[in-house]
Amino acid sequence: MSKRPVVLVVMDGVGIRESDFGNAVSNAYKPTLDDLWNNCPHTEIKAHGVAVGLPSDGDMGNSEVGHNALGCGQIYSQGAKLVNESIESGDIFETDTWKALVDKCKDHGKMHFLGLLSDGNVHSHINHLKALMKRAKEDGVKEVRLHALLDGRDVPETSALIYVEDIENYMAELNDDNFHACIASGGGRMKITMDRYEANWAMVEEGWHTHVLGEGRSFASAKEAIETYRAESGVVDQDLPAFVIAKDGKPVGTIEDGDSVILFNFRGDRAQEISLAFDGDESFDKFDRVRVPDVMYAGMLQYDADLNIPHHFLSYPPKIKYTLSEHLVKHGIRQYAISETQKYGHVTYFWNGNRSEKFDEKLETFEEVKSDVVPFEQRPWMKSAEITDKLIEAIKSGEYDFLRTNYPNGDMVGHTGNYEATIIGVESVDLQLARVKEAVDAVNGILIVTADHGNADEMYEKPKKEGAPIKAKTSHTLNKVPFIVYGADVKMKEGDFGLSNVAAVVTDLLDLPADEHWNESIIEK
Ligand SMILES: O=C(O)[C@H](O)COP(=O)(O)O
Ligand SMILES: [Mn+2]
Ligand SMILES: [Mn+2]
Repeated sequence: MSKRPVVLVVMDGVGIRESDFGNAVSNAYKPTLDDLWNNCPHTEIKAHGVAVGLPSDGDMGNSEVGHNALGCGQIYSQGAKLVNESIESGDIFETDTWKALVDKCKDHGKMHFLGLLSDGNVHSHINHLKALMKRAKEDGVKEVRLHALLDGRDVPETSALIYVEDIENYMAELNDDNFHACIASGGGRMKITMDRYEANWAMVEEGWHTHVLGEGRSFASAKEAIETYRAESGVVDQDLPAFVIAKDGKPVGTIEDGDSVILFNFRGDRAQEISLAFDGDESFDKFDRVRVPDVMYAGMLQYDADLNIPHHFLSYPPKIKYTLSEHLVKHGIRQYAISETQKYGHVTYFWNGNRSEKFDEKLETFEEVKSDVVPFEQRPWMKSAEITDKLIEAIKSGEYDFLRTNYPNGDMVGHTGNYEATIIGVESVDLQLARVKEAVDAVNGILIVTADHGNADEMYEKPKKEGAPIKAKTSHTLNKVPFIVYGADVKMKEGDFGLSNVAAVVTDLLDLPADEHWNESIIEK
């Protein structure tokens, strides 16, 4: 076995784009990354579309599918695609879960749909919601309520009204004497309900008060709420405050005993906490739920199979097998994974095929640096220095053969749409890369630098017509990402590679055989 430790750095959201216009990667001062790129074996690899198991090449990459591909060396059909297929074939409606959801609420209750209202296809898709609503009506459900989380993060930053109008028109077409669907509550996805990795449970608590208890500022319509908040605060969709729709002073859709609730998001990270709140018994202690209705709750997907979250779900996630971590464990490789809260689950849960548990307690160490709860454009360096302190300690300890980390800055700051701050985010990562490189040198190790998808590389939306005002772009990109190997005399193969070709590079560099199920390595030694 190799005595040389391998360190893999994921620069979240740092893609490669030729144009410098609004490119917070090319315009950042990043001497270390430039030096690595110019002087080490490198290539560009695919991080979006079918190369990561998404329905089409029009789908941008994201952290879930990107880390899944990196961590398992294969391409699996992902949630977005599996749910499409199961709706198209009708299989989803043949499940016991769907039947139980309908039975629970059909006669005296309501069916509630909670989730991200957009066509971003990262956490959800509005077409899935429409299909479920339509079928609910066909199966005899009479009352439907939508709790709409506003996006602006996987889609243009002020596009909420497009989706609200679309779904309201759709519901109006369905509504008749025996069926009634309408929006009951909502709010910006970064304000309520969709927290991840326990960074800020208060968001979920506010979501509970909004959707379940119907408490909060009320409006006559979602449109009125959105327009009022925009005029008052100027914030973009993802940050819009919570709203409750009320008629004659009464919320139109609190969640009550005898109702059914479907979380129509298919991606797990931001779906777990609210699922725990619905599924949890009396021992649930993350916040005071005040009232816990007797509902049938189900997720669009099973979000964590190990932890059984949620208890009921409509589709199975891809069964990701033969992961790099499991393979390395079999070979006795000691592994270390670190990031800050916002991306901690990316290098553990997503990396290991949406599994939170370790394969081997002794061989694997997971470390989390607590993220600040602040708007990240105010602290674009985030916890990059603290992550690096710990990573360097781990590298130098000699206790690990394979170490991995994720620096969130290019992505988390990129999502704010703030170009200047994102440049600082990318520069912060570069500063830390220099420190990691030095530590790798000190132990005669090997460094791999890559990314999971683009974001910071494109900070402005393409103007619709010439001379139109420039708008911030908050979402990911379709661009390729860098792949660099430092400290090893290797050659990059010619070919069309993607994130699923990286696992085999890691085993190559550790002088281990690759798993036979993986896609081929990018390097020749
Ligand atoms: O959840 C988010 O923050 C965005 O929808 C996607 O970003 P990520 O895939 O980089 O986490
Ligand atoms: Mn990411
Ligand atoms: Mn992102």
